[in-house]
Amino acid sequence: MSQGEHAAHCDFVLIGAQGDLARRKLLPSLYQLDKAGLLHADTRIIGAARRDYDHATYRNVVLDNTREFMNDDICEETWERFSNRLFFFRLDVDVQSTYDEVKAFIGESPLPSVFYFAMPPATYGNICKGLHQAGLVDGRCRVVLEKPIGKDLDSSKVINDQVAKFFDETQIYRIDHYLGKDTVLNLFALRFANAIFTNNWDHNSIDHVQITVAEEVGIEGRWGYFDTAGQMRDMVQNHLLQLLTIIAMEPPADLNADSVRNEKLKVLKALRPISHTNIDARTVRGQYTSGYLKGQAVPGYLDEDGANERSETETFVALRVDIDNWRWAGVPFYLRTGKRLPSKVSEIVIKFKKQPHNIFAHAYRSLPANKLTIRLQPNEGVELQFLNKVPGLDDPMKLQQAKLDLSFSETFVNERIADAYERLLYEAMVGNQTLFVSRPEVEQAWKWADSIIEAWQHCGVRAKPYQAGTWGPVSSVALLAKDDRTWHE
Ligand SMILES: NC(=O)C1=CN([C@@H]2O[C@H](COP(=O)(O)OP(=O)(O)OC[C@H]3O[C@@H](n4cnc5c(N)ncnc54)[C@H](OP(=O)(O)O)[C@@H]3O)[C@@H](O)[C@H]2O)C=CC1
Ligand SMILES: O=C1O[C@H](COP(=O)(O)O)[C@@H](O)[C@H](O)[C@H]1O
Repeated sequence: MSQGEHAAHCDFVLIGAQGDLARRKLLPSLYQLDKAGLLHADTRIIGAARRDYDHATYRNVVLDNTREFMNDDICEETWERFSNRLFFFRLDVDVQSTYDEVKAFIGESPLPSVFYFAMPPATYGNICKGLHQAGLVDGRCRVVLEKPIGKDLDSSKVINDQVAKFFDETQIYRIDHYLGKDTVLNLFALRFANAIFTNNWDHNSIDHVQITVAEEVGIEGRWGYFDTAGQMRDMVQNHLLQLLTIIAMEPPADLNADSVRNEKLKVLKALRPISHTNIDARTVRGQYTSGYLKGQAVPGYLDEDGANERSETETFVALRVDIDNWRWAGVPFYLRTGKRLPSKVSEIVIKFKKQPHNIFAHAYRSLPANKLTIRLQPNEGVELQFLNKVPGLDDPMKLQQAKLDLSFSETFVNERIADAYERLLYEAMVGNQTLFVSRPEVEQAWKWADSIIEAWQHCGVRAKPYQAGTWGPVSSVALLAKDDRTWHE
């Protein structure tokens, strides 16, 4: 594969090079970028962690990782090229002398450095200071920060301030990996490249919106982290709110980072607060108990490895969210996300309004409304449900629900759906911030989420049990039923 003008040209320093994220996602994604010809010949990948590997050992370790975590055979030619880019340095983020070795290697490189912090956010401040003291920070370099940035507004400000001491906001790339999913990027295309949707995307046409991010997995050995977070901080504050902003934002003037992020921020600012006055009517919290997934018995949250049997952390959240602006007046957004639900499925359902008058009333008491289902994962695609006349002479106006179903795998047969991290690593390497979350967005999202968490505590709202393998507590059904609506199944 030739390396064209779009190939990323930088020194990429992966701090936390042997962590779970680096091994499962980042290194296989870098390999795929190389395979796609998107890494410049001079681009180097420098792993840093608390190990005593030499470069050759690291290359072998990465080869094993890539084999294990990539759904693709290793291409010899790509591997040859990719492995020659790989270097390794022992780095303890708390020991200054270890940064100096990275500096000695990078030297006065003509390329910008991109530092990816695949590390616990509590270490970010020290890393920035260490990089600065080693002389590794200049106006061209960038830092990529993993989520979660803090556990509430105050702690996120502390972390953001620590990073801002050494880096300008234009150098900071905050990851929300949902923004790198092809199907999430397609939301921009769907909304802003198609007049049929652009012109019917508001309270005049839309009855309500549902956003579901259901996971089959449980805690997967991450109980220590997850129990301090819960599904609200782990998924809603970031991924679900980001999806909501893209669905609800005004058309940006262009695709530049400022234009897109400012429009998303306006949506976050317009979210109606949920507080102790409306917490019961607007939210559902759940925690899974033991159950069955695909016929296999699975333990409850409190029986997972490392669990504290008294934990009240939620593993399921459902919300009714209102956006107080002109476009969305009276249009609720229902959000739900949970672990140990029956299947892994992320989708957005746009339920349109019913027809104002029914000319088929002689045969149909009411006409079902149109429904647009955007399947983010799996079985990626877009489906529009509508009413059609059944062909034939029997009945002059026999109607039937039909659908236009665009399956991406069937339509774009020769295209591979890239992992979200491939897209985001590439964008960080070429210096485009559009798909990264700005500081004001992170803080506004925390402000809104904090108010819910605080109200749960203030009002003693406990997580309701739900059996693993079901769609969450029954009160999640009631959340919509009281508005005379149902979840799309
Ligand atoms: N794993 C995932 O799927 C996801 C992770 N994230 C985020 O990514 C980040 C990394 O997560 P994950 O990979 O799971 O975490 P891990 O705990 O698996 O890895 C973290 C890495 O940090 C290193 N580390 C910790 N302290 C130090 C130190 N003082 N000096 C040098 N290295 C240190 C560890 O190095 P060592 O090997 O030497 O101990 C380890 O390699 C976190 O912010 C997490 O929230 C976000 C979304 C998903
Ligand atoms: O950030 C996170 O996301 C994953 C879900 O990501 P997906 O791409 O598989 O949908 C979630 O399992 C994890 O708890 C959370 O930290």
